[in-house]
Formats: sequence, structure tokens, C-alpha cells
Amino acid sequence: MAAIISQTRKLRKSHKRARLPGGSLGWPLVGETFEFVSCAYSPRPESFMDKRRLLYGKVFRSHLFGCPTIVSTDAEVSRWVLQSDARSFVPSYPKSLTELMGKSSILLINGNLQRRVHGLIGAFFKSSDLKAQITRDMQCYVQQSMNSWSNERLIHIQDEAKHIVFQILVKGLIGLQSVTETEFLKQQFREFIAGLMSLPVKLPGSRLYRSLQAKKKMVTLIKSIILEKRKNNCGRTPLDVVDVLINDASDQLTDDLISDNMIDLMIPAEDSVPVLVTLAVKYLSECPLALQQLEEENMQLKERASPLPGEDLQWTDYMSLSFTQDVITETLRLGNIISGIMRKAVRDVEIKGHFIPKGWCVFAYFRSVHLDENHYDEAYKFNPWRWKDKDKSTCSFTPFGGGQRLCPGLDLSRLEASIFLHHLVTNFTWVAEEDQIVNFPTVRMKRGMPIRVRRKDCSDQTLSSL
Ligand code: HEM
Repeated sequence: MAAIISQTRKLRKSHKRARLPGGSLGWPLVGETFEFVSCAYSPRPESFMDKRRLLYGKVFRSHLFGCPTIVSTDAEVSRWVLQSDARSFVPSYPKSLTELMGKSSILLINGNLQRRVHGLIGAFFKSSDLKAQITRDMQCYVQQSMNSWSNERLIHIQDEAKHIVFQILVKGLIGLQSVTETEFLKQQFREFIAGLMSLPVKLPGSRLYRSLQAKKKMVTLIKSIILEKRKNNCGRTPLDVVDVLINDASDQLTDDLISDNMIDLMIPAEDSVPVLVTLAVKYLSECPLALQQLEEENMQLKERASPLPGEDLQWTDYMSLSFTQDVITETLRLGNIISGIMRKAVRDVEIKGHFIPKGWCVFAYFRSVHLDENHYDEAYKFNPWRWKDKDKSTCSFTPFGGGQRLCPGLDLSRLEASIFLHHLVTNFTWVAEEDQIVNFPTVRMKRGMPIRVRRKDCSDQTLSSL
């Protein structure tokens, strides 16, 4: 009894202490959106946050994209937000994005259905069978692609990686292998994502309308694949995400939900891995010592594997390359491919003495945490050695989010990036051309990271196998 009374007192006290964080809501309607966007386009998007952190602390209030918002650049507060479920926070995206995704998208649904779909997809992505299949496919596509790189050719890493990763993605999601259909889907998907950040106007001819039309065409193709799979499915081992979802015994997962979600799954997946690879190449090009160590580690693996004819490298070989993994980790920290996540409070919430009113958004801004000198020495320097034997599961490192929405594609992203880097550094040297990072609306290289490649074995310019 005494314990309950003291707990209630504590709660009352903390409620009294909790305050709306300091800050400014800016101009009527637009709030501080223009200043946020103008910083976001600059090489230092976090300057918007830095200025306010000095004035109000790591958690402050603002008004962004039409919503009063609490911005968190505090690792613990952000972790709290990520760990909370739909009783406190639900995902929040711009209106054009929610229009395009539809109500049953995994990125938007909450509660049991989200947990079910996330659990099924997450378990499948973790399975050794899928990782083995992705390793075989990725090796094959990377080799095909790199076989055509002749000496002194200018290669745009971003485009090459995008082309390869898209093929892997559609095979892993819907089992698509036909070149024509993959090309069709790619074109429609491009049209579809062009509208993700558009004005929420659905009139014929508008950007959003065209994107919705493209989505319809993709849904038709995916539904026909689902239908075919349902006809031939006799409980066989799932080879792709559609197989996993149609095997689910519950009747919650309708064909509409599955086909919509296959497209929505492509949104976080299609661009992020190619950008990860591209940024890694950029940072490595600027850090010869890291490139040399990465190359040595990968050459050792290649030599270890080469006396075994017909035996390809396994996914575990790639994942066990500790320095390569540290390079990927450091690229994720410095590159901030997803700079933060938005949630909306569905009730009044208190976190670490901060009061978040119902209906307000919370922007958990990982980028400021990843570049905080208190967490990382010389935070703006690419230093993969900082990760040697270091625990990566801390709240100051969250490139894949956390809690029940933790990115299910986390392992696959690392695996695909490792395979690409392995084949690149063991077969080529390169000279990088001038390029710069663009941070908004999504992270990418302005020119697609052009590099002039040279085969290591110059005597053989068209290797049949890399
Ligand atoms: C470098 C690569 C990637 C990064 C940095 C990344 C980052 C993230 C982050 C930060 C979230 C959390 C979003 C939130 O909490 O609202 C997320 C969610 C998600 N990611 Fe990734 N991702 C990557 C690759 C992938 C890949 C390859 C896939 C699929 C093949 C994927 C599928 C998803 C899905 C489905 C979600 C939503 C999960 C849910 O809400 O239940 N991601 N990702």
C-alpha cells in the first residue's frame, strides 16, 4: 500500500514538473517549415536543430509541415518515442504520402495487424534460406553488371546499385524474375514515388493523380501474381514475401492488403540500400586508409574462397567481415539515410519531464544524435575504427529506428551492401569525380557518385567471372 501511495505521489510530482518544451511555433500556418526546409537543402540540415538546441535544449517545440511539433534531438527521449506503441504515438507522414500508401500500409497500420505483418516479414527476412538466396542473386547481378565495366569507364555508383537492388527487391517481395515485367514495375514505381512529396491534389493530370494511376497498374500486376500463387500454393516453403503472407492462416491478410503492401514495402527499401552503397563509396574514396583496410580484408576472403572451385561465398562469409561491417555502420551514422521519424501523439504524453500534448507531432531526429560530439568524438569525421568492438545497440545509434517498427530490412541491407563492396574493391581501383551529398527530400549524391574504374587485372579486360 505504502509503495502505491509513493508511486502515485511520484507520478503527480512528475506530472507537475512536465512542461511543454521551449521553442517557437513560428509564423501562422507555415510555422518554421521554410527555415527547416532551407536548412534541410543545405549541407548541414541539422543547423536548424543546432540553433534551437542552444536556445532551448535538446528537446524543443516548433511548427513543421502544418503541425505543432516537439523535436527531439535527445537519444533517450527519441528511444522512448520509438518504444511506445499506438496507445501513445502513431506514425505521421505528409498527406500526399498517406494518400499514395493507402490505409492498410504497414507503414501506417497499428496494433495487432501491424505486429502480425511486421512479425511475418521480419522473420522471413531473418531466415537463412532467404539470406542464402539473396547472396546468390546479388552475386550474380553484381557480377553481370561489373563484367561490363571496361577500363577507364565512368560509372555512376548510385545508378548501378539501384539497378541491381531493384531486381533483388522484386524477386524477394513478389518472386518476379521476368526482365520485361521487372522493367515495367520499375518504370511505374518511379512514376509512383515522384508523387510522394507532392501537393495533396488528386485532380486528373496532377502529380498525385499520376502517381495513383501508376500504383493501380502495379497493383494489377501484383494481384495477378498473387492469384497465380494461390492457385499453385500447396504449402510449399515460402520463396518471397507474398508466399509468406498468403500462407498466413488468418483471413486478415486480403489480396488487396498484400498487393498494396508490396508496393509500400518498396518505398523504404528501393532507395535506401543503393544510397548506403553510394555513400560508402564516397566516404571510402575520401579515406584511403579505410579503403586499403577494407580491400585487404576482402582480398583475404576472396583468396580463402578461390581454391574451392564451384563454391561461392556464403552470406555468413560477408557478414563476418568485421571491418567491412564497421565501414557500413559508420556510413549509416554519418550518412543518416533516414534522418528521423515522425509520430503523432494520440494522448497527452510525458517523457523525461517534457510534456507532449495530444494531437502534436514528435520528430525524433536521429541525425543530431549521430552527429553529437557528446556521443561521438570528431563526429563529422568518417572513422570506421571507432566501431571496433563497440556495442551498436545503443540509443545513440538508430539508423534503422527501433521498437516495434524497427526496420525489418536491417540485416538484408548490410548483406547487400557488403556483397557490392566486396566485388567492387576486390576487382577495381577507382578515381572518384567531384560530387556532393543532397540531403532533402531524400539523401542522395547530386551526380550519382561518378567514379572512373580500372580493373585490377588489366591484362584481362572482359573477365568472364569476377
Ligand atoms: C540502409 C537501408 C535502410 C535504412 C536506413 C532503413 C531505415 C528504416 C527506419 C529508420 C525505419 C523505421 C520507420 C519508423 O519507425 O517509422 C524503417 C522501417 C521499415 N523498413 Fe527500413 N531501412 C532500410 C532498408 C530497408 C529494406 C531493404 C527494407 C525491405 C526489404 C526495409 C523495410 C522497412 C519496412 C517494411 C519498415 C516499416 C516497419 C513497420 O513500420 O512495421 N527497409 N526502415
